[in-house]
Amino acid sequence: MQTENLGVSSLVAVLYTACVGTFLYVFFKGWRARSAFVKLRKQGMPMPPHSLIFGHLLAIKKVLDSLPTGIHMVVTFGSISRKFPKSGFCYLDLWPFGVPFMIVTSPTMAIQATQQSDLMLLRPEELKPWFAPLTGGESLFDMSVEAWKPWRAMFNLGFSAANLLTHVPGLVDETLVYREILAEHAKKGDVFQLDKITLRFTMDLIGRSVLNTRLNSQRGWNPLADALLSQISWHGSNEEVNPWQRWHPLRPFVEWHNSRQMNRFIGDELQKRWKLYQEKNDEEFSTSIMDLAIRSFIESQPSGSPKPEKLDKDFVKVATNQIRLFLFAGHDTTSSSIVYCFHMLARNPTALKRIREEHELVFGSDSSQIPSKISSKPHILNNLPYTTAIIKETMRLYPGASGIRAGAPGVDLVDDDGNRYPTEGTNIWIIHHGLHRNSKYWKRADEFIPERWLVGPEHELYPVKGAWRPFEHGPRNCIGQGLVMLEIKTVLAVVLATLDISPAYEEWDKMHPSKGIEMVDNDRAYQIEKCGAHPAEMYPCKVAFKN
Ligand code: HEM
Repeated sequence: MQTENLGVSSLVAVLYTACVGTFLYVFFKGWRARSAFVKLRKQGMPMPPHSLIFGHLLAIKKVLDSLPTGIHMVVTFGSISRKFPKSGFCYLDLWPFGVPFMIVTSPTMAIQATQQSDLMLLRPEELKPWFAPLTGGESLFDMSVEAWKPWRAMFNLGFSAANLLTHVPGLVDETLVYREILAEHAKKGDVFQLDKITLRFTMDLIGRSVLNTRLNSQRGWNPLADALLSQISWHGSNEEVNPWQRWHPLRPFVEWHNSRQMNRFIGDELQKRWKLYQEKNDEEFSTSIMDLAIRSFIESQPSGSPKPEKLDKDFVKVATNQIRLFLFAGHDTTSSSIVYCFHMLARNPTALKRIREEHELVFGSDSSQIPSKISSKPHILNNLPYTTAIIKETMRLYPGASGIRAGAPGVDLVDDDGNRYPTEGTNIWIIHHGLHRNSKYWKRADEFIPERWLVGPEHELYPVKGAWRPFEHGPRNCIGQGLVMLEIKTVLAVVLATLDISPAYEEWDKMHPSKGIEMVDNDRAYQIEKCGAHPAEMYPCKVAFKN
């Protein structure tokens, strides 16, 4: 009996000590986080009103209350930062939901962080758990600088302008399937979510470039594409602040299953290509990401050593992570960029007319020849200045991603007036949405004006250097940007040749009535959280055959 009592009281003592310990730990962390901001505030650093208990959470809530539910964080944070036009950034205290942030919406500071300072290669450690379910482990996006360098150098070869042109015939094949699916909707005359079908299309596009294979996910189930899409739907960008999404009991099992499915598919493809290489010779190799990875494995073997019997297990693991990263990064933002191009053209009939005139001028009056002309002479895509201007202006207003760097001791960012701001202990989030709509650097910032990309430096609309950065700049910029431009130009030329796409939010909202705010900057297609930034409701639309 006495021993039993002793057992219970020691358990109570352990629990008590654990509770007090946890409380003290949390209190200490919170106190440290808040006092760092109190110090910054006393120094007059730019930030919204700060609360000792809530940090900046109340200031964020106030902005969120003025925006629709589900709005993307970049819109919320960008609009907070733009309230500090003099510095072009502000500090945000997000504890306990995140580390301190410097929210940058000025090109001056973005250039320093990504192109000029010691920070330019540094991505925050916090990205690792965010990317892990998508990539399966360390990849180009979040690996250490030493590990990143050789992989990036090797993949850069695959993304050279000349190599990318070799992918174009494959892109045209996939675009024709996409156009067929859109034409089926035109025949039905129904309202459907364009972004949903475009995500499967861009998955097939990136499958061609990464794996040199047809995933056919536009027309049916594909183990790799569907596992990745499911992984993304369980992931969500705001999981860090949404406990239900983060701690859902089923989530670990679904993620484990999806991961296994993706790894098995990629592993089989790697082995197939490896076998082919062994049987034939390296002329069999394409310029796909996967073949480049296998080549790098071969070249990494010590010279004179016998040909390896099989692919090394550690190599397969990292190569699989890299391929998963390319599939994710290569389809998500490309889809929303394509959809927003169609949105901008539907809202700007003059631009639509002008882009079609350019296509006629370059490809000739028989629009049925456009796909074969692009396939046979891919470099023709380099002769489309107005189409390029449409894409750039769309990406200015609706950038799909943003840039992020880790701050470091002794590294300051300097604003336009020469004031210095410490980065130590913060993550620097360069919000492209806010930067691209910052009226200090852009004339008529909220208007869609493709012509700004066609005027000379003497013109008031001529863009300020470094103010357009949807792919970021510097050594860790987006490796896929050249591919994206080729893809979107192809899509616009092929689809606009026969079809008109227009938003159908009115019909959609009648079918799915909801309460609350539904417009941002006079636009129903505002950007929402879906891993990347996607159009609200996945862009309900209608398609019609062109007259
Ligand atoms: C519209 C489409 C796209 C947008 C807006 C976009 C944007 C970005 C941005 C903003 C970054 C971060 C750069 C930085 O922090 O400095 C990035 C990185 C990256 N992107 Fe893209 N991207 C797009 C498409 C693609 C495609 C098609 C691929 C693959 C083929 C790709 C692969 C990557 C990779 C691998 C990185 C990490 C690069 C590194 O750290 O070395 N992206 N992208």
